[in-house]
Order: sequence, then C-alpha cells, then structure tokens
Amino acid sequence: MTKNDPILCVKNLRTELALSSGAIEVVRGVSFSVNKGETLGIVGESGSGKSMTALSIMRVLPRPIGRIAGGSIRLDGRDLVQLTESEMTRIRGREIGMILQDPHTSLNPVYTIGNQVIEALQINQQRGGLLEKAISLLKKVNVADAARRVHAFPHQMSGGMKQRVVGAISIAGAPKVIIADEPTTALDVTIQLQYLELLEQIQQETGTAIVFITHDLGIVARLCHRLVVMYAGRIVEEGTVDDVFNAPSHPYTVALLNSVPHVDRKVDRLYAIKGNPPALHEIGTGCSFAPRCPLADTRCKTVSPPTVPGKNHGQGHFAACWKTGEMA
Ligand SMILES: Nc1ncnc2c1ncn2[C@@H]1O[C@H](COP(=O)(O)OP(=O)(O)OP(=O)(O)O)[C@@H](O)[C@H]1O
Repeated sequence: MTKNDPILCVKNLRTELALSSGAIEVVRGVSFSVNKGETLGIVGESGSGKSMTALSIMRVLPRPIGRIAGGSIRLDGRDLVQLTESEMTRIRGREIGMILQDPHTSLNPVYTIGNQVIEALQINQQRGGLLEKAISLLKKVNVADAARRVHAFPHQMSGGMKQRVVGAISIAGAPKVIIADEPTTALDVTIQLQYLELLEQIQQETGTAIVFITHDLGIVARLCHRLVVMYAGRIVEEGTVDDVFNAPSHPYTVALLNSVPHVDRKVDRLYAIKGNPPALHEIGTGCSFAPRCPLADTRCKTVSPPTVPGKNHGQGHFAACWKTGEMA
C-alpha cells in the first residue's frame, strides 16, 4: 500500500437515532476517505454530526437508540458495517484507536496508569515484559519519569499528562487509524500545542491515519492535510486545507472562517453566524444552510444542491452548493 491509498473509506453513511419524538437522521449520506499517514479534519458547529460520524466508524453509537441505517465504512478494504459485534471488538483498539474529548473520563480512576496501558497491550496480543513495554510507550508519548509514573493513579496526574496516557493507550495496538474527537478541548493552550506535536510525532513514527474532529480551525490549519466541513449531518465542503482556506466554496465555510479571529488581521468585531442550525426533524428538501445563507434563493430553499468543484478547481476540492459559481 502506498501513502496515497485510502485506509479508511466512508461511503454514503447514514446514521439514525430513535428518539421518543421519532427517528432523526444525524448523519445524512456522508462520504470521505483518509489515506495512510494523512490527517483529515472534520469541522462544523456543535450538533453538525461530527461525533456521530466518529461513533459510527467505531460502532459505539448510543444504545439502544443509535443505528447505522445505510452506507459502508471500509477499513483496509473490510466493511465495518457488516462485521459482528465480536469481530468489531477485535478491531477497536487494535486497528482503530480512539481519543475522546475528556481524558478524565477516558481513564479508569481505580487502576494505575500502568495497568491501563498494560491492558491495552494485552488486548493487542502482546505478551511478556509488559511493564517495560508500558514504560516505553509512556516515554514515547513524552510522559516524564515514566518508570515512576507508571505506578500512579489518574488523579495524581495533570490533564495534559492524562491525555498523553490516553494517547499511549490509543497507539498500544499500532492502529491503522486514530480517531481523535476534540482531544484538546479539556487542555490549556500550551498543553494543547504539546499534544498536537505529540500526535504529529506518533503519525510520523507509525504512519497511522488520523481523523481529527474539532471546532478549532486554527488546529486544522496546524495539523491537518485535508478537511471536510459538516453542516446538519452532511458534508458541505471538502478539500485540502490550502484549497478550503484560500478558496472557500460554500457560504457556510466562508462564515466559519469569518468567525475565527486572525492574529495577523485586525478585526473590529467577530462575525458570528446568524441563526441556528436546523432541527434535524424539520429538514426540508433544499439546502439545510439556506435559512442562514446570504446568497440563498428559492431554488436553494427547495432543491437539494449538487456537488460541484471548488472555486479554484483544486483536485479533490468540492462543495455542495448552488451558488459556488457566483461567490466572489
Ligand atoms: N444521545 C443523544 N440523544 C439525542 N440526540 C442526540 C444524542 N447525541 C447526539 N444527538 C443529536 O445528534 C446530532 C449530531 O450530534 P453530534 O454529537 O454528532 O454533533 P457534533 O457535531 O459532534 O457536536 P459537538 O461539536 O457539540 O460535539 C445533534 O442534533 C445532536 O443533538
């Protein structure tokens, strides 16, 4: 396999939640792929379906309400949607690692750090010299004084250290893909930066693909090669970070970029995106962003938009919009 072969390929993924008020589709036909050694960012406002996409890939949707209603998720060619629960248990941790938002809840408070790293190694069929292997993994993720800290409990460590331990657990099985869902939100800014450097280091050493879910476009610019922008359960734009940042081709992406303060650009006022995302049970036939879009016309409100090439026609740059051609 070369670096440019997709290791993870999601096609037309549809995920539903059965709520007491009726079923809602929270992921509505999402397709993307990630290559070996590549970092793909998934961005979008709260509620756009980023986490539900990640949980679908891991097959850990909230029970009993969540289910994958359609599509495929191919990991190295194998469709995860078709696997049994026990086959999926073997994939989790071993082939896909997951780093969640809050390191405080990802670690078990009653076991030492060492025990938890060793457990991850055992799940991944590692035998013998496990304590030494755990210490070496902790060193790899830059936990200082790892030989002593391996005996510590989570509450004896800072948030940043705990996130490093979660990082060590996620790479214990040398996974093909790591899914990181807002892994830095609970950390302060300096620790965030160190943590992002750590993810880059892990990627350089292991060649793992990373799917990085975040609200933070600064992190995307810093860490990701490509990104997809989600809105109301759909992808509205996809492309390389350069293409999307330099030639945003969906009005929602433009609004998102405008809502970010630039250190090198004086802004008088933060541009907040007016209005709210639609309630998912109220979505009509047209573009979901139309009610908030300054460019929307009657067609946008009634007919689902086509997927068109991005504004500067970069390879793999697309937007789902009727108005891309008219954007300044
Ligand atoms: N347990 C749940 N019960 C009901 N609705 C839910 C549940 N979890 C998620 N949803 C709904 O599913 C939709 C997608 O949510 P999701 O968590 O994937 O968004 P997100 O983009 O990850 O947001 P955030 O950035 O806030 O994590 C939202 O409309 C949300 O309200």
